Amino acid sequence: MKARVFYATITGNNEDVADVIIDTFESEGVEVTKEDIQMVDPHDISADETDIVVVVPYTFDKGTVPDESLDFFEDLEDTDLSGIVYGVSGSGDDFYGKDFAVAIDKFEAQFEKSGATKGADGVKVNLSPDVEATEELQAFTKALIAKVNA
Ligand SMILES: Cc1cc2nc3c(=O)[nH]c(=O)nc-3n(C[C@H](O)[C@H](O)[C@H](O)COP(=O)(O)O)c2cc1C
Repeated sequence: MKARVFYATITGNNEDVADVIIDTFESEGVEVTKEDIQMVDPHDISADETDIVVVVPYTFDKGTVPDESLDFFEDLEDTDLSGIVYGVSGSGDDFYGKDFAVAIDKFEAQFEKSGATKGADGVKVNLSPDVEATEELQAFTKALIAKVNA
């Protein structure tokens, strides 16, 4: 099984989230790559080579997705990712109330347009993952694997 984790970060919290997910894939025996989302073109994702894709975005001003993920985000609309399981989890700041980590919701809606299969509900982490959030991220990752095996 092969997974690709695409992340965006400014201050490191979402790299911490990505690392929890990657560690979990590795401990479950899944081959995984960690990639800067800015460097990834969704059209290059092939269901022959990839079982799972995970996006880990921060949320910016008034609930927007990261600038460096915009090309990826927009390209999802005209990319066929059927046969691939996806998940989106990431860190925001609950200080922002209704806009807390909404980049996750926006990416999930965008992935639905690509025909990919949602493997688990996204985990919204407040700032850097604590023990509880780490456990939620581990469960999220295991659910993605279970979806592929289903
Ligand atoms: C100008 C600015 C606007 C932000 N807007 C939001 C927001 O609307 N919603 C949210 O959940 N977090 C918001 N944040 C908080 C970041 O998403 C949060 O600190 C996150 O953990 C940063 O991730 P990173 O360390 O990977 O860069 C904002 C932060 C800044 C500096």
